[in-house]
Amino acid sequence: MNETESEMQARLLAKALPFMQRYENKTIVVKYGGHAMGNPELGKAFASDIALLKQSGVNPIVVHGGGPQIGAMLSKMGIESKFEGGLRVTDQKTVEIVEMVLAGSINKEIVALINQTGEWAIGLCGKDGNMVFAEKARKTVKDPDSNIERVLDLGFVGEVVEVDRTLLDLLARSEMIPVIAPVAPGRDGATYNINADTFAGAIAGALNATRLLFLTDVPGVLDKNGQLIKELSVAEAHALIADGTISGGMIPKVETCIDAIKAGVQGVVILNGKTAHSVLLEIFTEHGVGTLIVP
Ligand SMILES: Nc1ncnc2c1ncn2[C@@H]1O[C@H](COP(=O)(O)OP(=O)(O)O)[C@@H](O)[C@H]1O
Ligand SMILES: CC(=O)N[C@@H](CCC(=O)OP(=O)(O)O)C(=O)O
Repeated sequence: MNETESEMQARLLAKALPFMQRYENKTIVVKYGGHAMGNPELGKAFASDIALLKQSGVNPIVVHGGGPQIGAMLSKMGIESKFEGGLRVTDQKTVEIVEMVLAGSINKEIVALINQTGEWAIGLCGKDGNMVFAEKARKTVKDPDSNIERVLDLGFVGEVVEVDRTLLDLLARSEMIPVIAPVAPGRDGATYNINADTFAGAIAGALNATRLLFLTDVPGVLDKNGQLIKELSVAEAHALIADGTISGGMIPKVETCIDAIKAGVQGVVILNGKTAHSVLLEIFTEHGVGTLIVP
């Protein structure tokens, strides 16, 4: 007979008790990427995992992305998506749509999913409670032929420069689960679009989170043979980037993990958001399911 969702949760719970004690009152930041969304069953499983963390005395904070969903809305409006160095080139019209999609529909969709579990989620972005301030990102790229560095003008793409924990500390002591969109104001009054991975890293760093989880579309960091690497030190991660084992979108993700560790996060995990209940399986089992990056 197939196990129901509640039977599975009860079974997990029995095994999970020692881990619940380990993470009691600890902050776990979960980055929920746009590629991990879209499947209603997985969305429900994700929301119930976050709810269960809260019920277990953990302080979960969700930071979400929504790159594909922004792309779909832009294309509906006849605007082409353009990326440089993995970041969306964001003009005034685009940042308005980014804010509408991220802090609007996606944020409220995740809030509603968590609320349906019986828990209380509150949807925010960096603007709320003066939580996050950003400034214009200063990115450079090297021309592979000439090796000359070029400064990229990405428009309203931001980098986090300040996190005020007041609101998040208040929410940690409440029933509320914060769900945060990676949009933040600048001191210049502009609105900035921030890559969700780096935004999550900045929040986790400012809170000295015990864990930062990145839900992606692969089981974790894979070695040259495609096998999952269970644990990776910062030095080993640098070596895998240098020898090309880690490539593409995994490079900025692992670099964000390294920055978060340097900022005081105790452990960062890259895991598969396309596996149901991966958050619970990571947090409430002995060996976890993804790649743990440690100092
Ligand atoms: N060593 C590696 N281990 C795992 N994934 C890797 C590795 N090197 C490159 N990748 C690629 O990185 C991708 C994840 O990065 P990305 O697509 O940016 O994730 P997301 O959209 O979830 O933020 C994987 O789908 C995979 O194609
Ligand atoms: C500057 C920049 O590129 N911002 C991202 C923000 C969303 C994001 O990062 O979403 P995922 O986690 O789903 O990729 C964007 O506009 O797509």
